[in-house]
Amino acid sequence: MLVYSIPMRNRFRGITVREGVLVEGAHGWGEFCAFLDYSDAECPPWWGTAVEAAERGWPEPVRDSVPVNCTVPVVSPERAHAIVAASGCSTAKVKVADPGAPLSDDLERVAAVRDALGPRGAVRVDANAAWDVDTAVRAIRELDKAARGLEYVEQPCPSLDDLAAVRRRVDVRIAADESIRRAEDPLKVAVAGAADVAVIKVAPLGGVRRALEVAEACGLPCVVSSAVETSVGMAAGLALAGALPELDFACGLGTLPLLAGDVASASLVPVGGALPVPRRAPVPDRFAEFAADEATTRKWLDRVARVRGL
Ligand SMILES: O=C(O)CCC(=O)c1ccccc1C(=O)O
Ligand SMILES: [Mg+2]
Repeated sequence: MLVYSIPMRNRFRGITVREGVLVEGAHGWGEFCAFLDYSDAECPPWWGTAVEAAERGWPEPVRDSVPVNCTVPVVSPERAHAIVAASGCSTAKVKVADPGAPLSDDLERVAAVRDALGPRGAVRVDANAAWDVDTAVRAIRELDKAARGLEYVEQPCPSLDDLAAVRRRVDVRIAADESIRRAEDPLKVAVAGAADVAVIKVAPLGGVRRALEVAEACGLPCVVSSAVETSVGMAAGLALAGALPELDFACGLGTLPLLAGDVASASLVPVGGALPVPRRAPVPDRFAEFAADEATTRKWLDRVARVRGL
């Protein structure tokens, strides 16, 4: 097992360094990188995703390329413009509703993203469950104007009831993310009345096969999104996106540029707004550049040992 530590180019989801474990099995490499705010009890699906990749591999894909969005963290309008322009993507997902930041910051960031994309691009925003219903309705109307049209709003509010209430009051599509990935039983979430789009992440759902079941059960168009893995873990997300029967939207798998480096020289950085569907994860031939220090390595090996014992 290899423990890596890679700085993030911008703070994202409150973190500045991405850490995780690479495991090699009979089939190839897998990645375990549950965020540190996930308890041990929440980690078995993340570990299962690594084991599936390493020991078993993934179902046959039905396409060989996947369109992806670039991801814009909470940064200045100038940085946002530069990130989008450099990405080569025609869809951008913009993080909004950062705690303590005014809506005007989000409006400026989103307007800069629209400028960088041009009129034909698609702008989506992700509020990570930050708003109540009334705040969401007001914010979405203003963001929709600033973006000159939003493709969808991801998880404006925490609960499914609140998503449904917002959905009735705005004419922007609603996407569910946390409502699915942090659900007690993701196979049973009645998300169809509350959202128009389902965001599906392989790692917290326990692997490509399990995520395919969740995608089918929710009965909505799906967007496969990353957990900001290295290219080893990203390959599993691409395998899922490659195997979904229907793919109507760009996927949130263009996050490698958020990291300051990658463990594989065959890095899954989007080119021309798309990524290939790999049959197995790339070999982490550049791991040595990002090897974690002793204390971090111990912390992750202990975590893996506890999670495997569950
Ligand atoms: O969807 C994307 O563009 C990138 C992935 C992303 O935003 C994300 C990454 C890690 C944890 C949570 C989220 C999220 O969608 O909320
Ligand atoms: Mg999200």
